[in-house]
This record gives sequence, C-alpha cells and structure tokens, in this order.
Amino acid sequence: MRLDYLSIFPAYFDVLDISLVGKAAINGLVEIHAHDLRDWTHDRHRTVDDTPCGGGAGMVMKPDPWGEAFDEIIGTESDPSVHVIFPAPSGTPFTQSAAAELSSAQRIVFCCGRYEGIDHRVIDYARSMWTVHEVSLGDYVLNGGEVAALAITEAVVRLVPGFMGNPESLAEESFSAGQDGLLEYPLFTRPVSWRGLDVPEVLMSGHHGRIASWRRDESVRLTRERRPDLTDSDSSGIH
Ligand SMILES: CN1CCCC[C@@H]1Cn1ccc2ccc(-c3n[nH]c(N)c3C#N)cc21
Repeated sequence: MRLDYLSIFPAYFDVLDISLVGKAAINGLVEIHAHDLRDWTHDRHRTVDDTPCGGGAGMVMKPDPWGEAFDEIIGTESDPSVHVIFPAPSGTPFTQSAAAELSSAQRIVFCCGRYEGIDHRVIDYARSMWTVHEVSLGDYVLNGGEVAALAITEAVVRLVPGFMGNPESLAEESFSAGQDGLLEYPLFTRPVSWRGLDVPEVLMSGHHGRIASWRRDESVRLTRERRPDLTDSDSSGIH
C-alpha cells in the first residue's frame, strides 16, 4: 500500500516514521510519501490561497497547485483503484467499516486542506479521475485535514493483512464486526487489588462461560449508556 499526503504542513506526517505505521513501512507493508503543496506554486510567495468567489470570510485554497500536484504524484490517467481522501467537516463520518474497505487499497492519497477549505473544482476533478472519499473525523472543527489524515491512516493501516502481530485481537475491538457493533467491555490486568480497587471476581474464576457472559453484559450496558445510536443498528446484538 502506497500512502501519499498533500499538505502545506508535510512535517505533520513525520510522526508516521515513529509510530506503528513506521513499523509497517519498515516491513514494506506500506510506503509513505509526504508532499508540500507549495512545491507546485510558481510565485515568489508560494501562494496557495485566494479570496472566496461570492465573498465571505477567510481564504480558499486555489485549484492550480492541487492539479499540478495530482499530475506529478498520481498521473493524468483515470484509475478508480486510486483512492483520494479529502478530510472535511462536511464529509461523511469516517467509520470502522470504511477503514476496513480502505485497508485493501493499493494506493491512497490524502488531500489535507487548510484555510476555509479547497476550491470545490479540485474535488470534482478528482472524482472524474479516481475514487474520491470526502470524510469527516467527527462533529467538531479542526484547523485542517492533517490530523484527520493521521487518524484515518492509523485506522486503515492497522487492518492491513500482516500488520498486526495478533490479528485475532482485532476481532474483539469496539466497532469491529466480531463485536456485534457493541462497545468493548472494561479491561483489567494484575495486580488483582490496586488502591482498594479489585478486578471483578468473575474474571479470576477461570470459568470461561461466565467470563464471556459478564463481558457481553458489560458491552451491552456500556453501549446502551454511551452509544444508544448503536443499539438500533442491525449489526448490534441489542434490540
Ligand atoms: C476551521 N476552518 C473553517 C471552517 C471549516 C474548516 C476550516 C478548517 N479546515 C480546513 C480544511 C479542513 C479539513 C478538515 C477539517 C475538519 N474539521 N473537523 C473535522 N472532523 C474535520 C475533518 N476531517 C477542517 C478543515
């Protein structure tokens, strides 16, 4: 899997060399390339923004640098196997199932906007050439797309076959298919007693049936308390 990041702050992606994604890069599972969008400007000030047509506050990212960057990084041929991701507050909420789908992609290009956003023709052009995803990390406002690109990268790469040492652990995580759409149950480890707080006895019983039942009940309880929106979904075990 090749991952490209287009941003006016490419240094955001230096962290990928340190994290688990860096390990995958070393193992050859992923290839990471961060690019400075300003490298595709031609004026002395390396300008990437301009005032919005129709007026309004702030600045909008000009289409020209994006188009030239696309030509060099992706090419000028249409290829639906290339996935181009535009993080944006107006995007579709990014989910675990979207991460799972993207984990089989061979090429993902993240377009990280800043200012008020990117000229919409950039997205329209990308849609005419590649498979485009306009996604949102959540219902809060960030200053740009970089943090979202990092979060999406981690969510996707950890699902790439061969990346996780113990792929079985993926099946028990919140939001994974194996979890019935329920939140993960509370976790405990040694010591059994810590600052007057004890591990629930059932977990020390060695009775696997009771343990499984306790964990399921806790997942149902937490999901009802914190994510009632998940309790109505077909995939959840709660109805
Ligand atoms: C603040 N500023 C004026 C209001 C509109 C957004 C703008 C900043 N901004 C520019 C590009 C850009 C991309 C993603 C996001 C973003 N915010 N929240 C999310 N869940 C996001 C995602 N994914 C924010 C971005």
